[in-house]
Amino acid sequence: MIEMNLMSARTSKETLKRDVLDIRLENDTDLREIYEFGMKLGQGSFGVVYEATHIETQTKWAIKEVCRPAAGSSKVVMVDNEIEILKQVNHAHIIHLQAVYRTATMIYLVTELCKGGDLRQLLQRKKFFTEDETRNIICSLADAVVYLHKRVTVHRDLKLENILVKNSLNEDDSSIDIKVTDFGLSVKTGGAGIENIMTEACGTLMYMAPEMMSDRGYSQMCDVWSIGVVMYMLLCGEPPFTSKRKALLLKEIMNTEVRFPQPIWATVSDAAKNLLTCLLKVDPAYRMSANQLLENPWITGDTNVPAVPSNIFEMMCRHREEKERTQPLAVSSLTSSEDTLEPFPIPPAVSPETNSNCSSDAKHRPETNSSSCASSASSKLYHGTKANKSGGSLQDKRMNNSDTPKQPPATQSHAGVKPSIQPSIKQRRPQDKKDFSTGQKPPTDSSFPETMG
Ligand SMILES: Nc1ncnc2c1ncn2[C@@H]1O[C@H](COP(=O)(O)OP(=O)(O)OP(=O)(O)O)[C@@H](O)[C@H]1O
Repeated sequence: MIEMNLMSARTSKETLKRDVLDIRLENDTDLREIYEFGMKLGQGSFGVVYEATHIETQTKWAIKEVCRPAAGSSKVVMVDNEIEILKQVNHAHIIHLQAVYRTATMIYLVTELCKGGDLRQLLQRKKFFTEDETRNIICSLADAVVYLHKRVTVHRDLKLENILVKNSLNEDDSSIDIKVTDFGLSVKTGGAGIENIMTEACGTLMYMAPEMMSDRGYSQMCDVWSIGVVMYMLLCGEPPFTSKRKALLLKEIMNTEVRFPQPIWATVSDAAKNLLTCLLKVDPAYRMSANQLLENPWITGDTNVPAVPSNIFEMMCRHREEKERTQPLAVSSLTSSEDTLEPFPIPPAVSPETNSNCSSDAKHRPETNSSSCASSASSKLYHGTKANKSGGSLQDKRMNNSDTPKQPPATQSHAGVKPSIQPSIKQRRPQDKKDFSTGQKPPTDSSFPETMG
């Protein structure tokens, strides 16, 4: 008879929302008395995943079979990590862990079955996704990531292969129900502030945020970068950074502002491209947060918010920069108390792609001086490591990269997105104080120049 020992699936009530069976079995054949194993669904570096039917209830599941690693190995840490994190989460777009079974030699993770495979396979079949399909996926993904970040959990390996599709799709079905999976590299950070900074470079190179490769360390903003890469790939079928050699790819990711060279981008709305620019900001201090992504007009469908980056906020920033260039520091706008402060710190060099439009949560933003366009001083928070893992790319469907991007048509694109209506500056609602290109609120009121004069 099956010997079952309920292990410590329950820890503290604060961290654990649900009970997950964690059961020790005598041997592997005992599991076959509980589940009937079916077809192989896939294989990862950790083990094989099978479809399986729970014999008693006749419900279908996916079972990941992992050879029990030697105690203390990095693999055991990753498997335990994945199990612990999955036990703590309960979200519509995060894979549901039903049970864990352990024998002396194996660990079995029973998760909900996703019949549609993963997004990489789906993208290979479809070549690209429409804007509506992409919006649906990115909205769900952002929702899952916001949920994780609120629980101080960083996924660190978001990529097409780790986003499963719940059901097999009809060709014309735009509602793709996704489930984020593979939490082996995920980590729970210590809370707000400096404890949130991680230094271990991990993940898949093509999706890896530039700060993960630098020697400065990184925060949960690395997940937002990966969402940007996923979104880019869904819309055009190719990665945003395409260098074939690892060293060149690293350089490209760390130094290049995202571009939209393929002809297909001419059919994609400015709002989507502008959003991608905000997600793929090299400097995490200026990158949009997952929360801000959820509020972005491209996601919410708020077509009253202009999509093009030439907005009043940017104009004000440019004006401010111009003013700072042409005027000495002791300008009349400084108050008497400011006059007594130390001179302005010389900001570190700003990468050309950096602007203020996509700035993330205040805790990621450097201490600012009076200009909202001041460059980031975030590097003082960071200290870190080198990248150690690389990934592949969708190589099968290349389009002509040499074409220059065309302007999107003035009428509705094939992607189904209506062009944004751009009210005049006067028509814009000042109470929102949003960055009009992204729909985000500006960093702080004080960082806005009150007048343009
Ligand atoms: N719940 C599921 N439903 C359907 N298919 C699944 C499920 N989980 C995994 N798969 C399939 O099995 C493959 C491998 O799974 P998974 O990525 O979890 O394994 P892994 O060993 O952790 O992989 P990696 O090498 O990326 O760490 C997936 O790409 C997917 O095709």
